[in-house]
Amino acid sequence: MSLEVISKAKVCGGWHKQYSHKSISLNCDMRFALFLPPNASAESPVPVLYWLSGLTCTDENFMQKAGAFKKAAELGIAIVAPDTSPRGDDVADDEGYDLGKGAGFYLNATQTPWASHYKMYDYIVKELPALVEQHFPVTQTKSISGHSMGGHGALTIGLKNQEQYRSISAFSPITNPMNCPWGQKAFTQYLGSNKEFWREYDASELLASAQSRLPILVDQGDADNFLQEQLKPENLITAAKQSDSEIELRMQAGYDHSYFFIQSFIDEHIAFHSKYLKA
Ligand SMILES: N[C@@H](CCC(=O)N[C@@H](CS)C(=O)NCC(=O)O)C(=O)O
Repeated sequence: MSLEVISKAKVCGGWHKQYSHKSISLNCDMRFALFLPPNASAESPVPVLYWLSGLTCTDENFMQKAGAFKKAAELGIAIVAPDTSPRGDDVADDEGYDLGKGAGFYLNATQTPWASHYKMYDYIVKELPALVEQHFPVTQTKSISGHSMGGHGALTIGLKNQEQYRSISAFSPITNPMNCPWGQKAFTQYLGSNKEFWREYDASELLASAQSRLPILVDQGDADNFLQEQLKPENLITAAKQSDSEIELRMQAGYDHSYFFIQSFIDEHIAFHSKYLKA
């Protein structure tokens, strides 16, 4: 599958580049962004951290606001940031910021009008890594992280594909979408009203029913406006206890839901993943 370069800029000795390509799983043109550290070459390919962004985001928010490149360059880790939904004029959308474009929820939709394009789960798990591994000097060793809706994506995709990733981390994740307004709205639309089909995309349900072999790090700001109603990290901790899984939740005093929070702790997340990517 071919890639078209949209932009490129040298940063921290490495390169930030944006690409577009035809996605088979999503049935539309997609964009993603890539950071390649300075040491990446065909002779010494590097491991990859996949970053999944939250509601309303594109491939750009993390790359422009998180300040992740210095640490990733130092530790020799590539970062891939996909878009958050299928895109294009013939892709179904909704007026709300929390459904449709910019709100793909990293699942495979089964319901009309979403099912023809909204297959973000397949895109992130299979198509995108295959494309990245075909075109760039990277190894197949990968970890996954994300924010809010993307934290939900990182946790669910990581937990369901434990052989594919070395470690999982999340900032302010939606931990129990079956029990919060964002998740209930999206799952009803994308998956239908039968809640049995919701469980496989709910991190707390997944973690309660099967032990995680992967290390998991979660950072959550205690001044986050969405904490009580939407994010509910305590539900993830209860689930981890049920399956005897290890998870580190760090409540960070005074931080909100924004990229200022992510920027403050992203170095620690990259160092956390580096330990396992290089083990
Ligand atoms: N109140 C926000 C909710 C969306 C939001 O907070 N999005 C977070 C992820 S859940 C984000 O990363 N926004 C983009 C940014 O800060 O760059 C809105 O209406 O746009």
